[in-house]
Amino acid sequence: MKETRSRKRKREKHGKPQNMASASSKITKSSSNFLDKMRARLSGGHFRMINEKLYTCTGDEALDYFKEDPSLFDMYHTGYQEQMSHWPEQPVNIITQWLKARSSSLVVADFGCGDARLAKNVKNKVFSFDLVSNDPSVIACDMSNVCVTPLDASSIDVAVFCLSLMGTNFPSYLEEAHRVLKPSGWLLIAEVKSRLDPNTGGADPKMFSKAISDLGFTSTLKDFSNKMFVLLYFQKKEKETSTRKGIEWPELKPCLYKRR
Ligand SMILES: C[S@@+](CC[C@H](N)C(=O)[O-])C[C@H]1O[C@@H](n2cnc3c(N)ncnc32)[C@H](O)[C@@H]1O
Repeated sequence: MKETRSRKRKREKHGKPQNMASASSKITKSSSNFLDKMRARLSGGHFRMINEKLYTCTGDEALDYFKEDPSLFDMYHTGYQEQMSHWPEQPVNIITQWLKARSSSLVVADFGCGDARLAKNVKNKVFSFDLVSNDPSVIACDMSNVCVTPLDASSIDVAVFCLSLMGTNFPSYLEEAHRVLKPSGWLLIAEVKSRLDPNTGGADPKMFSKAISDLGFTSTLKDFSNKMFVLLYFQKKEKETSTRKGIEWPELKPCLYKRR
């Protein structure tokens, strides 16, 4: 119901609120807004802390970290999805499209699968690996540990690393991919652009690509067109050429997210 002018004047003269119910509902709303903001800030802070930890430790340290408190994994992924919602395009969708354009008989290993979105969106057989398994389809392991990743040598057609080369020992993840891939099998890497952009303190993408080639791959695609991530695709060489020892891997800097 609309308030008449004279009533409004009277109310204002006596300094009374329009009605107590709506005033208290405004207070409740603004305090719950405040609490929501505080919660979001807190969980954003937790996300950034866990994210930094994952980029500055080895895979087995990260595994222990989540084993001690598996709830940190959900906290990380809630924050990660929030960050991703600001990206115009998600690399996992591009990789999904790549797979959909090929035979669904290709067997895939998704290293650092997160919520296993890739497996959920293609018909292929996908082995999904991550440090914690919140889904029966996800195998919990440190993907650098060849004894734990339950895949035979030369058994996989496509190995995917979508923003998952996080640990300081990331070369060992790629070595594991090399082991499990069939000759001519595909290695698909999506990585945060700033990590491979020398203009922003990132690694030289040529050096990164060269190290992967030295491991026993041929580069087939380098796509720097997206603002947020780069795509680097390779195929495993038919013949074993790598000695692994002399490979010069560049350092990949952590991708630290800013407070929004
Ligand atoms: C940035 S998220 C990306 C998730 C997913 N690939 C996507 O594109 O949505 C990276 C994932 O890699 C996982 N990860 C990092 N290091 C790992 C390791 N050593 N072994 C297994 N998973 C790892 C993290 O737990 C995290 O879920």
